[in-house]
Amino acid sequence: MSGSFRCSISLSPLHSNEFPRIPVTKPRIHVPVPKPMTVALSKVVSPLRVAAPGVMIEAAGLEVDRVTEAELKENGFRSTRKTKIVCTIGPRTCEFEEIEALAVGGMNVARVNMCHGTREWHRDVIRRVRQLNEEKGFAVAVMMDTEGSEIHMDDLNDVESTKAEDGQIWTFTVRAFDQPHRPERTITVNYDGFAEDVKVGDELLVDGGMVTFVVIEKIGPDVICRCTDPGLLLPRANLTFWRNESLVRERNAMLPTISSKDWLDIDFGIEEGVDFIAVSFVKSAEVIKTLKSYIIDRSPGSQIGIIAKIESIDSLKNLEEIIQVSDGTMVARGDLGAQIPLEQVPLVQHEVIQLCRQLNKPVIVASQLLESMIEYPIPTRAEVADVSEAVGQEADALMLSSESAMGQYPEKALAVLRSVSLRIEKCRREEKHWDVTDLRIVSSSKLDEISEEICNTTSRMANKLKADAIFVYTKTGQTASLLSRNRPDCPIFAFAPSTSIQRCLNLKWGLIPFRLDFSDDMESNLNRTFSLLKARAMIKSGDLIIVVSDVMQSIQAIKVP
Ligand SMILES: Nc1ncnc2c1ncn2[C@@H]1O[C@H](COP(=O)(O)OP(=O)(O)OP(=O)(O)O)[C@@H](O)[C@H]1O
Ligand SMILES: CC(=O)C(=O)O
Ligand SMILES: [K+]
Ligand SMILES: [Mg+2]
Repeated sequence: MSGSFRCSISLSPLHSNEFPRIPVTKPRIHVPVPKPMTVALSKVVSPLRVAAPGVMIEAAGLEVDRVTEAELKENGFRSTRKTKIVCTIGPRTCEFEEIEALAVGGMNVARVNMCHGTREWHRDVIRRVRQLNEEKGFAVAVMMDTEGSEIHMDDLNDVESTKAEDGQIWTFTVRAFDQPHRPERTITVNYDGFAEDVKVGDELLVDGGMVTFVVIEKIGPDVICRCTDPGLLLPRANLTFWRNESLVRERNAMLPTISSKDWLDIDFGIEEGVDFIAVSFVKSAEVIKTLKSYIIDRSPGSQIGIIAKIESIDSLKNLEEIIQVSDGTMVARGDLGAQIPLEQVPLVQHEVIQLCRQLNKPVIVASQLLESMIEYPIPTRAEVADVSEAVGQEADALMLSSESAMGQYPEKALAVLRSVSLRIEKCRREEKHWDVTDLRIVSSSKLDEISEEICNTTSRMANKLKADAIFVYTKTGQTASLLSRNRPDCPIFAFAPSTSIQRCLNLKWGLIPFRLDFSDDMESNLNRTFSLLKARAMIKSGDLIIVVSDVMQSIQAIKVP
């Protein structure tokens, strides 16, 4: 940078020599500074703490996920992974050391699926993640995924799976059995109206066609079926039924999105302080609004993010409103592929990713990304191509399901997501010719719109100047999120005052969330951040940083002295 950019901001005496500030574009846009922070950020600065030999996790109130920190140092700013990774925790990965291995491998969010396991099991997992964060310096967020009330089979009691052979006769029933007395080839279905909704001649698809039956007779609560496409029946597998090649949406379409069991699970999630609740089989925006008010009632000030899972045919009719009111979206391709023709799933994925980007909501691409790695140590070429596609579409996050929950190679699967992300992101940076003007304005007030424009300009500037990082000081995470939406080439260091916002930001593309108490005085915030980051060797002299904040509507470009 040329010396002609030298700025005239006076620095605190302590730091004036240490940090000669260079180029500043401040304030390009003069607007009344929004209300100063009223929250007293006077939390006692925690002393330096060492968790494990040589692992410094917290220095003078600055906290960052230690794996992200290591990745930054190892790969350099630019080549740090931007795409986030969600891992489903299951029987294969529920012990402390197994969760730790995933965190070390780069898991940003741990997902627990309330379809499976007991609340005690989930409680243990959630607490282990928290313990890991506290003791070992990770910032892994927790996502609880609801069961939803779509139709599914029971948990097959104590068997892991059962095979249905071609031509075999099976009974699907709404009767409940005491374990030892369940007749052979009988499956209990969770939905009471099932036997009334189906008709003789309907096709019954298990998990979107992994096994198919045809209904041959109905006897009271029992639906007698013949297997037409044999395969393995897995516990709690989803059931859909089809008539004249269309999905049957009868009274089953009226089932509530959030069942009474889900409400209990949600209470449990709130109590355990999960960071996200993913709502299965969302049909409309209403249910998300209801859940949000419920959470505010139950836990005022809660930061829980609501993720709408796009996995039903009904959600597609109300896509934009659903995304608009949610805090994020998941393209849940597993169940989605059971409700719409498979060839439409990639189109929906593309549409949802685009829409989320426009509406400034994070989006997760889920299910079967590396399905073959449940059994094999390497993925198929097609799976790598699928992951590449999702990364190339700049989804915020990728999700592992069975691969991490019950597969044989969870850490290897995670490593594949990591390396494919890095490779494709590099490729995108080299070829990208985008402009932020392609993005819609999402702000509802003029003041917010100015912030939004500042974020757009910041990202453009960071790319043009080949900045090493963007720093954003954010109380709510909103400014950080607006920057992430632009998908700039450099990482975005987001400094947030609370651990919960820090964890929520962990789902967003390119954001490196730090927990840091900061004040209204940007000068001192910067000086402090620089010295803290320098002390940890996370930035070095000569790095070009573009700085924005919620506190002050300005952009500064600063070369680290
Ligand atoms: N807590 C758990 N206990 C036992 N098995 C689990 C658990 N979590 C996941 N699994 C197993 O891993 C598989 C994949 O997990 P995942 O949560 O992605 O299930 P899914 O059925 O695809 O998702 P969803 O039910 O949300 O559509 C499950 O089908 C189940 O066999
Ligand atoms: C993740 C999920 O719920 C699905 O793919 O169906
Ligand atoms: K679920
Ligand atoms: Mg699903």
